[in-house]
Amino acid sequence: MPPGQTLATGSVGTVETRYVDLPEAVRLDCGRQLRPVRVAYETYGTLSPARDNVILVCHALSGDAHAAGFAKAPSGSTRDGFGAEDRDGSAGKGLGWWDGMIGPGKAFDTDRFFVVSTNLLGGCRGTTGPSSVDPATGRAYGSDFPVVTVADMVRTQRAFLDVLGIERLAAVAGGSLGGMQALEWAILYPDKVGAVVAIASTHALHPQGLAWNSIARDAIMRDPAWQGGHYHGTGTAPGAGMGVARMVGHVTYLSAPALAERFGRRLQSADDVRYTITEPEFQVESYLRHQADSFVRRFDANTYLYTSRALTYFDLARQHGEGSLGRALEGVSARTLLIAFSSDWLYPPAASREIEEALRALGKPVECHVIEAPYGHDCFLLEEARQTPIIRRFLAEETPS
Ligand SMILES: CC(=O)SCCNC(=O)CCNC(=O)[C@H](O)C(C)(C)COP(=O)(O)OP(=O)(O)OC[C@H]1O[C@@H](n2cnc3c(N)ncnc32)[C@H](O)[C@@H]1OP(=O)(O)O
Ligand SMILES: N[C@@H](CCO)C(=O)O
Repeated sequence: MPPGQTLATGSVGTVETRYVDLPEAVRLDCGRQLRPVRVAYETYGTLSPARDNVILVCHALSGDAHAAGFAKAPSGSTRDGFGAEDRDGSAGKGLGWWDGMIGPGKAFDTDRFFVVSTNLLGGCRGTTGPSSVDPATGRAYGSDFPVVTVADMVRTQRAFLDVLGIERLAAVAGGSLGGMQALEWAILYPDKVGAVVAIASTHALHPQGLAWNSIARDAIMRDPAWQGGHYHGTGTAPGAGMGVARMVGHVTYLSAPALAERFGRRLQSADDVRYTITEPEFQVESYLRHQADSFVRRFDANTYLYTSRALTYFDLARQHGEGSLGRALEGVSARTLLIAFSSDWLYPPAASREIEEALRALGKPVECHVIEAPYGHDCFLLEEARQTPIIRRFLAEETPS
């Protein structure tokens, strides 16, 4: 734990990311198979003797397996090492990205549940992804990595849980892309999931969301340092494009009122305007550059491309329902909890309501809560106190032995 920090009440304490190598190839939607596949994971709490108290937590675009507690820095860890960085990537703080939600007495209560968190397929934090070595060439896959889908991520999680000897999940939960994975679980493995908690998520990203993701990916691919996706080992990486991608992405995770309240039109310098086109003149510009710089230090550009592509392909109606969301959800047997935030225009409450209505029309158990909060999409990371009672009450119905 870093000097000067103490464990918060309800913390899972110091944790370490571990790794599992899957025994078999993962079959992908694109028709290719991936082997070998390594999965990075962390666990919190205690597995019940009946192995029936497992909650799988799935992360969003830029998360990793380190969801809770303080990371135990592996000796000799590098920037690309795993678990040594905190929720925003600043080495040394080491707090998991959903620490406010996972722990004793928290939303995902580790006094009751055994919480498992994995880095998703295609990731850059320990699970096999485009920066992993391609056994066919001995070099990083780069853009030769197969295009993966949310369903591929879920199949990988299923295979990983088989290795751990976990057959059924009491619940699967996540925000944003993590919520997509949770919903996909309920469809792919209906008899293996007791409950779904999908927060700030959707059944299919709307066209404006597709557009912003497209701009972000283009920013990376148009950076000459991207080199067609084969920049690993060249000593350079598309940091400029990644920075722009993150700035674009980060604005979509916020709301106009949140930006107005936090930064207004305030200048970064205490003095008057400096008549510059290159320097961040406004506080909001400086903030975005800071977010870009932190992100470039902690994340792989190709993982951004593949993950963004996966979340844009995600469309439950197209994948499973021949265009009908209701048909796609017909086989779901899990109880479903949907949480959305009033200011989230990227994953708007309307999308959660559509899922709710489709499940309700099918007679499936579902509840949907829209929390009035101003911070936009990232509310699922910030509004822990308001999500906690809803989730705890919902999960109280799961009765592991
Ligand atoms: C989702 C998953 O599954 S995991 C991934 C989750 N993590 C991320 O997305 C990381 C990046 N995102 C963020 O930081 C998100 O805003 C949140 C929601 C996670 C955190 O929000 P907050 O705690 O409100 O952080 P905030 O957005 O205010 O950013 C604070 C940072 O901006 C910096 N900052 C604030 N104002 C300025 C400014 N005018 N100029 C420069 N930097 C600034 C702060 O110094 C701070 O820096 P630090 O993080 O290096 O300490
Ligand atoms: N801030 C989150 C939002 C994506 O949904 C992330 O970077 O993963």
